[in-house]
Amino acid sequence: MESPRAADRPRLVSRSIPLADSVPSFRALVDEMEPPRTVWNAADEARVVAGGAAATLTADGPDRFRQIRTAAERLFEAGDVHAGTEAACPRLFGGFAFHSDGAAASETTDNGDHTSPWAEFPDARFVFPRVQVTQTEGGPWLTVNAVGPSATPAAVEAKLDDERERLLSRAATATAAPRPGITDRRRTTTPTGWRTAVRNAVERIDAGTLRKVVLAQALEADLGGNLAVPDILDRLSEKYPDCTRFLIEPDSEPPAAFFGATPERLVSLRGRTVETGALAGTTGRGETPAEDEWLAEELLADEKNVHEHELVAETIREQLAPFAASVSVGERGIKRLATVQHLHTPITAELTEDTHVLDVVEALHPTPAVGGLPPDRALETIRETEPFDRGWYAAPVGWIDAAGNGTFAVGLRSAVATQRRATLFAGVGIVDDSDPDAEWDEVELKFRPILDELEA
Ligand SMILES: C=C(O[C@@H]1C=C(C(=O)O)C=C[C@H]1O)C(=O)O
Repeated sequence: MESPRAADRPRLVSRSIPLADSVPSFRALVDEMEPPRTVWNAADEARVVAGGAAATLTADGPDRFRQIRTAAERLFEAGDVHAGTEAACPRLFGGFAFHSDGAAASETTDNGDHTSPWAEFPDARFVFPRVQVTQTEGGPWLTVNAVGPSATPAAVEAKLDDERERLLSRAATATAAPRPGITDRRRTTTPTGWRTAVRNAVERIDAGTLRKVVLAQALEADLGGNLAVPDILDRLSEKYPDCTRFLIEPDSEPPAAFFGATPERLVSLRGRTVETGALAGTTGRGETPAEDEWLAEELLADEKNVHEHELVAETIREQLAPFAASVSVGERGIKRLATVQHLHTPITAELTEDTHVLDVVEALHPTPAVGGLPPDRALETIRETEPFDRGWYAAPVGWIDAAGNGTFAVGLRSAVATQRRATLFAGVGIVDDSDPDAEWDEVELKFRPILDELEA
């Protein structure tokens, strides 16, 4: 017998079945999903391609992490779930805005366009997909979810059969669309404006009020053809296999997308084990393996980059300490990507008690890899300096499950886009001996992953 309280709860039904191995290609799968679509493709996790929203959770303001946590717990409570495999268990996918006090509602661009590219992205938004294909080590799984008064096991099982038919009858591959090409581009920041901004930040650092700040730029690109997100993600997966490739779509008309291939994991929590890391300090790639090695050695020995990096590693250790029985900071090394090399330090922790991943996300965001130190002073500097809204750039994107486990990446090497326009973001850590021109070049390098996929 259901208690009256149980009857008020949203009713959640989730069913999963293994699929034949002959599922459509990744690109065809993403194409096949109804909006809003979700892609989560992290190097060491099952790949998720999902569509539709059986439920959507949104929140605003500084309390956005707790609001989502509460709504998620309520949604998942007493669900009727037959998952068959861990990776197919109900999960919510979404993310948060970088700043806690809402988007800068409007920005003016050259052509008098006043809408922010983030207009459709609230401070927090998570989707419980209607249909999900999860590629596990043991093969692909299909999941159908439903929430609400009409969610019955019979209806969900019928939809599961229909979806299986539909997906398996779909051509195994789809033809790749060409890159859209860029017809016009606008940068938010001129080289002169950038030099002034970096010098002002360095002055604050020299005055002792600030230790580090991450300043970013936005690049708005008008596209010559339609944006084909499935193709872009497919190519990013080939080129950046060690990064987390993601796609988040709000349920908007015209359709919008936030996507990218980020090298930075904010946190992954399983049970009481936290895996995270410090990623800060950047150099380019060489033309030859020997040059790559030389650049890596130089980065590992570079005082400015090591200082910038250590501030991040030390802060993450301190931010985890209140939750943790132990924190272990590994050895500093190099994370080599197709376009850049970063300093990286792996960090793990064992928590003292059961903790929801969003509590850890809230404690860590923003790390000084994307914000700065001290955090308040850095955020103030970012707001005073950057002439655009960060939106979800450099903020947590990821998933949570019913047990409070989850993984969040930092939404870097990313863009927010509609069919014919993309806005890219890239930032750099400024410390006391930062040189504006070298930092400008580093911003250029960090635009590359997405820019390469847009330019014809
Ligand atoms: C801010 C970005 O990257 C971050 C800043 C880095 C740096 O300053 O060296 C390196 C990796 C990221 O933590 C970005 O990609 O936009």
